Amino acid sequence: MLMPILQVNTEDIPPYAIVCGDPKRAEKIAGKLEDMRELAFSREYRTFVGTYKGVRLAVTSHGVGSPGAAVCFEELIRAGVKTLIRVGTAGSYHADVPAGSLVISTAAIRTDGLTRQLVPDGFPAVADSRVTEALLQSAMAAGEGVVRKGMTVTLDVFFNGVEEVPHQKYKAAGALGVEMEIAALYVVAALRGVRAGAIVAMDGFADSDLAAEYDPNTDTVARAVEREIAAALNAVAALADEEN
Ligand SMILES: O=P(O)(O)O[C@H]1O[C@H](CO)[C@@H](O)[C@H]1O
Ligand SMILES: O=c1cc[nH]c(=O)[nH]1
Repeated sequence: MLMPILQVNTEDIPPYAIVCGDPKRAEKIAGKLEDMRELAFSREYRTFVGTYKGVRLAVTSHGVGSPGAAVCFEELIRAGVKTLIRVGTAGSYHADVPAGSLVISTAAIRTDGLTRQLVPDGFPAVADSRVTEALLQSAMAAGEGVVRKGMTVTLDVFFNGVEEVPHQKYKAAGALGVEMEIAALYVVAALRGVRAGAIVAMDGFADSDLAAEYDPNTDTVARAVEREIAAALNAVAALADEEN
């Protein structure tokens, strides 16, 4: 069956998928796979399949923001994906988690609009514990650099308007940083009965003025993205190994 938005066929989609915002990052991840082929590039959704350490997986970009990303997660799940791992970037709240650090998101604070239209207030957005553990183990083995696990915030806003985003409150409540899709991933995965996890590379500090300061295109961030890609691929291999 053809998925109408991703434009991929169900029979081509394996049970594991790595998802990321940027179509170019999807291409970079796919470049690490054997027997790789591109299935479709439809809107912001670019999908590849291939093999890593003997495990078939899909890699799909989901674009920026929860509503569009949820379309991607839903169609991948409808096509047969049972484990999804997001490989993203995020802004940090903590000086000891600077740009270049990796964070594995155990849960997302839901400030987005999308999940409010899917589930009631109070419904948690949590990662699968086994996927989180596999990501943590593989991230620590993926080279030098800070690796942390903890809560992240999912926002809809990137550049500020006139309303203040309460970053200080999220930080005080224990969040490590902020990005824009993990809550959608965890809620959609819970609703559809599949497992999900997420790893993000910190690309700066979130509570500064992003318009003036934000630069995700540094060597430090690029190296962290390489480490998180390795971590996610090895987590997929470890999770598949457990199932055999
Ligand atoms: O690097 P990605 O995966 O796109 O993730 C982060 O980067 C984008 C903002 O620049 C948002 O999608 C945010 O969640
Ligand atoms: O949403 C995001 C992603 C990366 N960095 C940020 O500060 N925010």
